[in-house]
Amino acid sequence: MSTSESAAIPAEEQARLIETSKRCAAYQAVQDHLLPAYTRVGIGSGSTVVYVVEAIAALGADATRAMTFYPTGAQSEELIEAAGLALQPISKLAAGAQLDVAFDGADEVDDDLNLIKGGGACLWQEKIVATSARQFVCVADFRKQSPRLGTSWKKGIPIEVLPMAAPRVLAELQRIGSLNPRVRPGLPGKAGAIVTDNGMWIIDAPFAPLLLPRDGTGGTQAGNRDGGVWTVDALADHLIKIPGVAEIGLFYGSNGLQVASGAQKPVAAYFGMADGSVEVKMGAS
Ligand SMILES: O=C(CO)[C@H](O)[C@H](O)COP(=O)(O)O
Repeated sequence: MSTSESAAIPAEEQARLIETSKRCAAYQAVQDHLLPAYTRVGIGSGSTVVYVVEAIAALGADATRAMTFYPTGAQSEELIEAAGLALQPISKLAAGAQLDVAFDGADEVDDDLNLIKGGGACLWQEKIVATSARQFVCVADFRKQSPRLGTSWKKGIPIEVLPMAAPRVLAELQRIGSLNPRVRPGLPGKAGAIVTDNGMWIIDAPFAPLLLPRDGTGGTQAGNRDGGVWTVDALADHLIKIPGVAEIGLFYGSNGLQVASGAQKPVAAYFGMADGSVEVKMGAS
């Protein structure tokens, strides 16, 4: 469904379609990627992951008894516990051990399965859990599909920062071409900035839609200071090195099936569509 088509649908019906599409994507992803033999499962954050946990719980206690679930923050901790599943912090995963699979949502997914994450301010733990998994699977609704990051998600790339460094990080973001980066405010009724599960702040840094490394720049900066545009990889590599930045909400890197920990991109992205179908996009191997 195009943006103009979806704009013609009454808001209530649109909200219902979006919820249905999230649920369909989540159930399909769980059916395809949660094998009965798995014992260690990462659970991400956000409203789509609610349906992932629902789908897992629906398998029944016999199917999940031997499984342990690793959260990406306070919200997913609560989800896991409320579903009666076994909870374990990622700090208890033995050194060198891997999760069998991790499921998480995204704010935007580009054609190469690079992601923007962190709309819910959980990006740091989300990246730790995703990169601890042999397979990271993304679940999302149709609004998240996009050719280039920054096309539909206009709020900016979420960046988790040490509060004392925020002014300097903001200045550097402006220098490298971010369009009005801002510290994310707290929820209504709470004065000051939002504070993450790790005691940090979030800066949202909008950039012009990012190029894919394969767009011909070889993964280098395409001259943003002269009005050019960043590639995903070049921007991510720059952002993560700014002093005071704890983690960035770009999940990026080389393509390929993840057979070892460390890859940030999903092996597959499941998109629930407005017509009730699910589109699956596989990472290139
Ligand atoms: O990155 C995230 C939280 O930090 C979420 O996965 C992302 O914001 C998507 O959330 P939702 O499923 O509610 O659209």
